[in-house]
Amino acid sequence: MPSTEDQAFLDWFKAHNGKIDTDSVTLKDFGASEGGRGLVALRDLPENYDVFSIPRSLVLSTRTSSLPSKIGASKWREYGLHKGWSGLILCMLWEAAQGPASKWNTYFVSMPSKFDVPILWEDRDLSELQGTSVVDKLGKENAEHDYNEKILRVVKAFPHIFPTEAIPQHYSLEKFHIMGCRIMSRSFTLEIQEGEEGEGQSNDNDENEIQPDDGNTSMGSAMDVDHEDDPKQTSEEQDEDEDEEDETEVVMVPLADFLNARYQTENVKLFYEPQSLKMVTTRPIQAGEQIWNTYGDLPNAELLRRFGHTDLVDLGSGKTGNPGDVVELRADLVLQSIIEVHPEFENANLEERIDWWLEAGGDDVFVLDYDELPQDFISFTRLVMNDSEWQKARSKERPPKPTIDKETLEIIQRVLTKRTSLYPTTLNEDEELASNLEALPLNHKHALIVRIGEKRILAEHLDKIGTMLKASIGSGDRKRRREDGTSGNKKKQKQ
Ligand SMILES: C[S@@+](CC[C@H](N)C(=O)[O-])C[C@H]1O[C@@H](n2cnc3c(N)ncnc32)[C@H](O)[C@@H]1O
Repeated sequence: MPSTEDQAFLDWFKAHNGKIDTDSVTLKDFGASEGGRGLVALRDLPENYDVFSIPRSLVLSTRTSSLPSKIGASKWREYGLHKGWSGLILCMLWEAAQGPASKWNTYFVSMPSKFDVPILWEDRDLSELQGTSVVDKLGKENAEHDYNEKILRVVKAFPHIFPTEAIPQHYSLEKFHIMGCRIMSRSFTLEIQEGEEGEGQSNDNDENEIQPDDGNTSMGSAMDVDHEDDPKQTSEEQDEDEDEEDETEVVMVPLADFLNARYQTENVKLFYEPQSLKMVTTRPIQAGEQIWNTYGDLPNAELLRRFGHTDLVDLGSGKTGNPGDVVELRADLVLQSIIEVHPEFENANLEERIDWWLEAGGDDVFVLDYDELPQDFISFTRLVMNDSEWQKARSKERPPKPTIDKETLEIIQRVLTKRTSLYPTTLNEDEELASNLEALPLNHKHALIVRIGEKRILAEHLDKIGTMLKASIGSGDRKRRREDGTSGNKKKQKQ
C-alpha cells in the first residue's frame, strides 16, 4: 500500500493523464539502503512492458512552465536564463510559490527537501573527503554567484511576478539550493523535438511509433547539457558543454524520477514518443522486485556528489564496494614526479609539451579504474619525461605510443604514491574504520566509502607495479651478471 502522500501523488498523476496500472506496480518504501521510496512490481512483468507513461505536458521544464512567457523571451535571454539550470530553477521556484494554483503543486510536495549531497555539507564533514575527486567539483561558489547575479536580479526586476514580500519564503538561497539539488539528483536530459510547443498546445506529430533507439533518455545526465553558467556544474562539465549545440533540455519528469538505481540492476528505461515519455521494462521483472532505473553505474564519488548516496555491492572474498569506482589523476602530479626524478626538467619548457598535448585533444586529468593503467596517462607521461618521444610526437603529429619501460613505470609508481598521499588517512586505517560502518554519522560513512574505493584502486595498481619493477630489476641483474661473466646459478650452487 502506498503512503497517503504517495497515493495523493498517484491520483494527481492519473488526473493529469499520466498512465500507470496500479494493479501491476505501486510505490513502496524500501528503506534507505535500497533508496527509500521506489516502485515495486505487484505481478510478474514481461520484457517490453510499458510500466507507466507521462504526457509531455506534465514534464516540468522552461517550455512547459508559463513563467518564461510572463518574463518575455528577450528578457529571459538578457538575464542569462536560457543557459544552465538557472532558468529551470527559477521556473521551479515560481511554480512552487504558486502553491495549489500550480499544476505541479502535488509533484513539489512529493519531492524531498533534504539532501545528503556534499555541496550542502559543513566544512568538518567535507574534510572527510580530502584527497577524493569530490572536493574540487562542488561548485558551491558558482552556485551562490548564480543565485545572486541571475536569480535575485530577475526576481527584483519583476516585482509584479515575484512579490517582494515573497522573496524570503520562496526565493531564498536555501530554496534555490533545494531546487538545484532536485535537478542534480532527479532531472532528465531530453532532446528538444523539432517544433516542440509549450503547454496546452498540440503537436500533430502524434502518429509516430516509438523509436527506442533515438528516444532513450538518461537519469542524472543533466550535467551533460550545455550549461555554461550552471551553478552546480563543474568547470570540466562546462568546458565539455561549450562545443555542443543546445539540442537538449534538462527537465523534471514526475514519477520517472521516483525510481532508484543500483550498480547493474537496471530493469527499465525511459523512451520518448512525440506526445509522451514511457518507462519500459528491459527484462522480465518478478512480482515483489523493485523497478530500477540506471544513473549510469557511476563511481561512488559521483553518486555522492550528485545524488547523495553511495553504492556497495558484493565484490566477493567478504568485501563490498562499487566496481564502477575510479581515481582521478591530475596531470600536475605527473609533472611533479618527473621533476623530482629529473630536476634538470625544472627549467625545461614543459609548458610547450603540455599545450601540445591539450591541443591534440588530450585531457589534463586521467581516470584510473580497476583495469589496466590508462593509455592516455602512459602516453602523456612519456611525452613529458622523454625528449626523443617529444621530438617524435611533434614531427609525427601524434602522441607517443602507450608502451611501458622501466623508467616510465618508476615515474608512474611515483605519481600513484603521490596521489595516495593526498588522503590524510591510509587504506588500512580506513578499512579498520569501515568495520563499524553503521556506527558512523551518514556523511562520514559516505566519505569513507568513497575514500576506500579510490584507495583500493591505487593500492592494486601500486602492488602490480611493484611486482613488475621487481621482475624488471631481477631481469636487469641477470643481464648485468651475464655481461660481467658472473652467473646467478653459480652463486646459487655455492650457497
Ligand atoms: C531519482 S531519486 C529516486 C527516488 C527517491 N527514492 C524518491 O523517493 O524520490 C534519486 C535519489 O534516490 C536515492 N537513491 C536512489 N538509489 C539509491 C540507492 N541505491 N541507495 C541509496 N539511495 C538511493 C538517493 O537519495 C537519490 O538522491
